[in-house]
Formats: sequence, structure tokens, C-alpha cells
Amino acid sequence: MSSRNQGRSVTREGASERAVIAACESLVREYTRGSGGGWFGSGNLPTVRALDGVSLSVRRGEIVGIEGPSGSGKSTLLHLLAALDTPTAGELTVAGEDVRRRSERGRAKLRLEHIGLVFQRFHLLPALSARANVALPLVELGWSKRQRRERATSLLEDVGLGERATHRPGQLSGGEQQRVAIARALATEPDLLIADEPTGELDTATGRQVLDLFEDLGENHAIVLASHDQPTLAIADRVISLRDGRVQGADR
Ligand SMILES: Nc1ncnc2c1ncn2[C@@H]1O[C@H](COP(=O)(O)OP(=O)(O)OP(=O)(O)O)[C@@H](O)[C@H]1O
Repeated sequence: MSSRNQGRSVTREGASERAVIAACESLVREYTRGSGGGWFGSGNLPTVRALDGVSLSVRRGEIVGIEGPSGSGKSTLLHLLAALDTPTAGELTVAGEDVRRRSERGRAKLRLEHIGLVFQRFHLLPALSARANVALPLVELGWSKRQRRERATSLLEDVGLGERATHRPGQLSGGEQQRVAIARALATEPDLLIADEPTGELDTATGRQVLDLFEDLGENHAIVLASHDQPTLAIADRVISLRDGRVQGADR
């Protein structure tokens, strides 16, 4: 645990009373493999159980790390928590909403209102400025151009990129692009931030800046981040270990 993290834990004695933002119980996600041809009849396709009975809850003010070898189910779990996917069985709530009861459109609304996503490879639109990238999610929320611009400018200042607002992604370093992506994830004021290998493309020093930012955001968001990287997992209050789709252990 980093020294910042230790300090944060001390200041969050009341964490257990904070609101649960995301929770799952006995979560199962199976994928069907194959096309239905060959040896397997269409009613008898092989399935892979990517998640097998995972239970977890994440509160506001808490950073939960997810670790595990390739294929252990990390991305599958993140996709479910992000309401990008629905479970085969089990319970899943995000911001008090039952994800299983929502249509695809309903899940998109849930994401827009409550969830911010940060990807390993940033996924910024190359033709748009940093500010326009950050403002983009607000278009769907019906904000005026002036409001979007103000909010994006202020978010870029918050992540230390006030001077770079008009730069395009190609004119920014990897760490700067990831900070723009974090500002974009924050645009809609999400309760839950989900990050998949957020430092995977960054060198150690640049990755550290991004982790410092996540630590600050961990004060008043629920954050789930999946990673293979020890410094990234070290900012988490708890690390859940997945093996073959099951929770093997939580370190704290
Ligand atoms: N769309 C899919 N169709 C079929 N099988 C899938 C699908 N997505 C994932 N799987 C399988 O589910 C299991 C878990 O995959 P998942 O991508 O969640 O693992 P992971 O821990 O994120 O791996 P990595 O670290 O390599 O990204 C694997 O066996 C994988 O092959």
C-alpha cells in the first residue's frame, strides 16, 4: 500500500457506512463457444464459464483492484459492472439499479448517468481536441455547447491539462491522453469509475501521475480497476484475486 493510500485509509474510518455503489452476488457469466457446426449440434454448443459465483461490493470512497492471470475473468467482471453485459445468473446492482432488469437501452442510460469508463488504450477521438473529447458524453445529456465547454475546461484543469485543452490526442503524451480520458469519464459525474489496465500503455513515471489522480478520485467515487501491474494494484484498498472465474482471495 502506498503512503498516500495509508493516509487515505486513516481518513476513511467511516468507509463501511458509505453507500454501496456496485454489488454482485453469485455472479455467473457463461459464453457459448463455436458456431454450432462441426461435431456440436446447435443445441449443444460448448460453453465456458468465465465467471463462476463471484460476489463483491464496492462503496463510494473505495478503490477495489481486480487481479488474475490472463483468462481469469477480469474483463468479463468489469464489463458486467459497467453494465456493458448482463450475467447468465446471479444478482448485479449498480447505483441501486438491477442491471438484469434493464434493456440494452436502459443499461446505456445507467452508464451515462452513473458509470465512467477508462480503457488501457485511451479511446479518444483523434480528430477532436482534448476539450471536445471530454465534452462528448455531455452531448447525449443534452447540455448546451457553452455548458459543455465550461465543464470540459474545468475538468481538464482538474487533471492538470488546462493548457492542453485545444490539443488533439496525437499532440499529447500517453499520460496526458489518459488524463484526458479520465476527465471524459468524469464529465457526467459518475458514481462508479471502472478502469481496465489504466497504466498498461504508460511508462512508470507517467503511470504514477495517473495513479495519483485515481487515488484522489477514490476519495469520493467507487473505483474498480483491473490490472496485472503491482504499483497499480497498490493504490487499491482491497485486491480481489480471480482464478478461473472464481474469487480466490482478497488481500485486505
Ligand atoms: N466473447 C467471448 N466468447 C467466448 N469466450 C469468451 C468471450 N470473452 C471471454 N471469453 C472467455 O472467458 C474467459 C475469461 O475471459 P476474460 O477476457 O474475462 O479474462 P481476463 O482475465 O480479462 O483476461 P486478460 O487478462 O487476458 O484480458 C476466457 O476463457 C475467455 O476465453
